[in-house]
Amino acid sequence: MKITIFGSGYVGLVTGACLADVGHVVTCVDVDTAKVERLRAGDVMIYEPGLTELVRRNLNANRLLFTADPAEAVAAADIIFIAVGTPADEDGSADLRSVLAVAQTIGTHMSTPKVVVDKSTVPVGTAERVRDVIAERLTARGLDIGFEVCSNPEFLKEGSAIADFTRAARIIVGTDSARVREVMQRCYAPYNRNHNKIMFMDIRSAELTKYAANAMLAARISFMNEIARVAEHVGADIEQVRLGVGSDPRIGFDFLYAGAGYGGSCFPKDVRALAHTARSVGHEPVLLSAVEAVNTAQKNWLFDKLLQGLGGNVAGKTVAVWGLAFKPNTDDMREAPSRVVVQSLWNYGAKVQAFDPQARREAERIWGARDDLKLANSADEALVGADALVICTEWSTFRGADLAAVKTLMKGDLIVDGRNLYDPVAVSEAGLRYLSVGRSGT
Ligand SMILES: NC(=O)C1=CN([C@@H]2O[C@H](COP(=O)(O)OP(=O)(O)OC[C@H]3O[C@@H](n4cnc5c(N)ncnc54)[C@H](O)[C@@H]3O)[C@@H](O)[C@H]2O)C=CC1
Ligand SMILES: O=C(O)[C@H]1O[C@H](OP(=O)(O)OP(=O)(O)OC[C@H]2O[C@@H](n3ccc(=O)[nH]c3=O)[C@H](O)[C@@H]2O)[C@H](O)[C@@H](O)[C@@H]1O
Repeated sequence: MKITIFGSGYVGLVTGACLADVGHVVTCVDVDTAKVERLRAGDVMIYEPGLTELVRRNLNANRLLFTADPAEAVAAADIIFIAVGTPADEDGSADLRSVLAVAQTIGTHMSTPKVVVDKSTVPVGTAERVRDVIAERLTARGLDIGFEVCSNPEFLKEGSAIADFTRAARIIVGTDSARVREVMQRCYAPYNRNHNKIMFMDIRSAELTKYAANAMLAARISFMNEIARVAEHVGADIEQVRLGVGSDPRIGFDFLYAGAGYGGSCFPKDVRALAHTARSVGHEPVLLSAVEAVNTAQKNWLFDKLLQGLGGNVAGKTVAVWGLAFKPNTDDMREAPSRVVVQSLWNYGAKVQAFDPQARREAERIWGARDDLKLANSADEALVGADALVICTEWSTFRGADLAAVKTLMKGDLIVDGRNLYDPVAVSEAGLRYLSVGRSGT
């Protein structure tokens, strides 16, 4: 099939490369001309395991094309995916400007029937708005072309995006059209062979499912972060509690890790956008508000622990930060807990020596050059002369750290661990003080 995808970010690029890899001819359209040029040369700017190889393989096979010119890409396509960003607007609602701009573009260039697919995470009712915008453009051009809009939300995670896409637990398609069902079946057929993963439902339910899934996962994390606070005060260990709770098959082990709070480009904005939707229909989203409040408090908690561990004053101190990305295996720092910690350290007059295996370039882009920031080339280099170490991301390289060497490199003796990477006894045996999450002894 001929597929066009608007937006070559995490979702658009992964979707495009994976669909090309199973034989579709995919054209990716992006407004960022520099990005298009680099992608044409096989240069994938984001760090996503396996993506560069996948993109290059399909570029070489002429099944994956990149362009900034939408006219031909729209004209040639059977299916047009919209996979542009939907960031949070000031009031927490999803900013749909890019999605509706793509709808305008599609309406401007469409001359034969198409299936338009909303893959961006969008509030309930957006498919109807996209349909209206396209229809208005067609009417203005004096055309009456049959086209349909469906919802196909994406559930991939950064860091394991290709595996999540190719081995998705489910593929949700919101539509009320038999033709769309048939087209989407053909589109996903190569990924739907072993058992039927496609779940058809009405459009509004599909749109809401995406937000409900993200909010449910965020709620589990905030719940465990809240229990971690209680654990600290009552002399319990959140890691033991996690195992005990998760072993109930009705609960399961996934997304039960207490830590530094959830970050990334999706959970924070999607919880806010769903709360906004609830308010817009007159329902006060009590639970969603609590999920966000606990998360904000958790991100600040890491700095509070550090302040407490350093005797209430960090001014003039040097703090090593391990991990800047919002989670391992990505260079993405959007809403990362590290950003709250680092900003607080600067606000209170400390210097930061940070190391992240992948996010250095992103950190340079966000923070620029500053006297109170050193971006180290290794985990060890970040430690040299530091009064304390704060761990914000659970990169596997940090798990195996030689704690005795950590002690030697640092000037101080404090580790504040936002990801519970170490056995408190081992840290203490290395002569270090240890503050971690939800473990009363630390
Ligand atoms: N990042 C993730 O892991 C996931 C994201 N999502 C959702 O997918 C959507 C896209 O997210 P990301 O890929 O992370 O965004 P992103 O910000 O990485 O990429 C969006 C791309 O769209 C391009 N763009 C903006 N306006 C355009 C236009 N009018 N025409 C063509 N291209 C345009 C931008 O230049 C950018 O390259 C969002 O709604 C997000 O919530 C859903 C599941 C997972
Ligand atoms: O809509 C989206 O964009 C995506 O959002 C999340 O994916 P992602 O943000 O890439 O990353 P996650 O692995 O879900 O982690 C999100 C945050 O939660 C934190 N987290 C995760 C799990 C856990 O047990 N505890 C915890 O604190 C992570 O450290 C990270 O900061 C969802 O997992 C995807 O299914 C969804 O498609």
